[in-house]
Amino acid sequence: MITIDNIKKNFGALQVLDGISLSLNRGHSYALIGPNGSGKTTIIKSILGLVVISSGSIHVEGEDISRQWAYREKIGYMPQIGRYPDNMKIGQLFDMMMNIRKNSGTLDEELIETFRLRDLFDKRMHTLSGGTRQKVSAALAFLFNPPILILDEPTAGLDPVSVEFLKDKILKEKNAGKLILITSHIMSDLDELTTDLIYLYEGKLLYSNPIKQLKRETGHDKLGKALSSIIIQTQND
Ligand SMILES: Nc1ncnc2c1ncn2[C@@H]1O[C@H](COP(=O)(O)OP(=O)(O)OP(=O)(O)O)[C@@H](O)[C@H]1O
Repeated sequence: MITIDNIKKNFGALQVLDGISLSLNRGHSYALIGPNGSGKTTIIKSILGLVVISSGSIHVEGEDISRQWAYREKIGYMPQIGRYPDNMKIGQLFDMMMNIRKNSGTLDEELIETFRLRDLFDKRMHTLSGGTRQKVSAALAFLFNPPILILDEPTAGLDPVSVEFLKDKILKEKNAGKLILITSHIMSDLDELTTDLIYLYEGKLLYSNPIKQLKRETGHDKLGKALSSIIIQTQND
């Protein structure tokens, strides 16, 4: 459903992505992991067309995304830090998004309800706490029921109860057959939410396999332990 073929990206002299190829499919949820600066957000932004790749290609549902925009309706994106017009009220933001996306079929307002965002519709974006801003970003990502969800550090900054709500929602959508790509540094969250691991290191793909296979190969039952074991092994190769 998303095919990434040998993509490279450099910012000036800095090679940030160095020949990444991946095939991402529906019904799977992928943990995109790697040290700070390894290129995770750059891959996500390349899929979204927010970063223009230097070479290679990306296809979403068979369509080459270069110079295309319509495909983005198929993707719900929750950014690491959501940036919204400061003076806009939460309610106005949702209205605006619904107006822009008039013909997008059934809305999924479950997170608006679970996070009780309707009670906050009159609050202006610049007055929101970091966690509330995250809830708005999450609710927007799921709102148009997209077949693909890309979530950049989705649980960061959320209170423990909201984290559980969001994790339940992610699992529900995965089980409904959606394609989910998640970056996070919280291994226990990824262990619960994801089926496949993509490990990046300095812009290169070091490991990409089902998590079950990783656990079998390493003999560890926890993702964090299994991952460190594979990293040590790869560094020794
Ligand atoms: N617009 C830009 N201009 C120049 N360099 C950039 C730009 N965007 C990202 N970089 C650099 O690209 C590298 C990869 O950044 P990226 O944000 O993709 O990493 P990441 O794996 O998501 O990191 P983190 O875990 O810290 O979020 C970093 O060295 C970063 O400084």
